[in-house]
Amino acid sequence: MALRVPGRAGPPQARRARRLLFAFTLSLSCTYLCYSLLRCCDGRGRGRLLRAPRGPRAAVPPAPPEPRPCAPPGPPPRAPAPRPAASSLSGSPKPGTKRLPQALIVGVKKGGTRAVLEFIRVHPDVRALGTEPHFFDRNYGRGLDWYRSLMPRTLESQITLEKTPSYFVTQEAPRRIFNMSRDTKLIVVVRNPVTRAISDYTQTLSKKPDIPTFEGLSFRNRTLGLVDVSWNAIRIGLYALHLEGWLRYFPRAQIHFVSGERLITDPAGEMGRVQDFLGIRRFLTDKHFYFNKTKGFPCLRRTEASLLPRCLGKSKGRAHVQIDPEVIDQLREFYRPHNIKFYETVGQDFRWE
Ligand SMILES: Nc1ncnc2c1ncn2[C@@H]1O[C@H](COP(=O)(O)OS(=O)(=O)O)[C@@H](OP(=O)(O)O)[C@H]1O
Repeated sequence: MALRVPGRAGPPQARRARRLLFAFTLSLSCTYLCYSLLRCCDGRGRGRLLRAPRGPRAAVPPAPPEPRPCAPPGPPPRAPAPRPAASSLSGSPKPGTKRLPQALIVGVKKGGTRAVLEFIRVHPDVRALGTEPHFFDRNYGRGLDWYRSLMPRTLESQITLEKTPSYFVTQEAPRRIFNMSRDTKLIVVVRNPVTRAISDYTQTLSKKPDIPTFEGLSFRNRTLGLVDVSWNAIRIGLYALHLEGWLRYFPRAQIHFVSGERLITDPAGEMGRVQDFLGIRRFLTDKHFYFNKTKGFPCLRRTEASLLPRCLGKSKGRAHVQIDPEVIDQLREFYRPHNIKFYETVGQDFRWE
């Protein structure tokens, strides 16, 4: 026996009439909904849909007034999310964000800092500023926002890096860098201080040919063996002294020392240690380097398969001014105790004697 559910069924005419009424109500609701939507998105939205894009160079017409918001009354909308990146000329957003550097090559002048920067920036996880911003010595007054604005855009996984070799001998630099971030990783490329001084002098001489001789500038009294430590070319080489200032702010493990000498004889080995220090995979290998016998320095293959290795410019690896060997010996003697102290502090023998 079949049971009838009250109200759910009836004579066939009544059921048809109910279906018709339902269909009519439904179509009426849809029509109203479409009408509301069209009104709501009138103006800019409709214009954008109808007008075909004219390409990147087309002049953009002034935007018509904003349409009335469609949202029902309620709590105010949340602030828009920060813009991911500025738009490029083509209108597509550039990937990444400008960030303050997480790592810095802080010195030393003429140590081989350009080589380290150019080598490490081949790594896909590193983006580096090509020029020296001199923020922590000359431009500190411009503020961190200015400094950040100079940086290349990086993805979350990439490290931002810059190099300014004068930071290592700038008294305020350790404190200023610490105040930016106590986690900043510091790289110092060091080189035999006597060769470094001659390299420094050679560079100055190429710009100012009238300066006194290297010997004349190095000593206050050569016969007495009194070295002039107020001359910058000599002073920069007192590595142990400058390092003291850095160790007041940063633990030893947060400073990595690159041997300027090994950087020339074994660039892949030195760069391997730099990559380990930065906590990035060993992407740069010996396949990235080609020793150019004419230049006397390793040159870089941007990709392992690249047939055209690129050498650094003419100002890197230039012939040094001839210096009296006796002067060189005197300077070696002068630096010896300083070097030994430096080796002890760093826990590494750079074999400059
Ligand atoms: N691969 C390669 N090619 C060329 N030059 C190399 C390389 N690796 C290290 N070097 C040494 O780098 C020295 C210049 O050091 P910096 O780049 O620190 O100089 S600077 O402070 O930025 O002016 C530069 O010093 P000089 O030889 O006195 O010119 C080089 O000895």
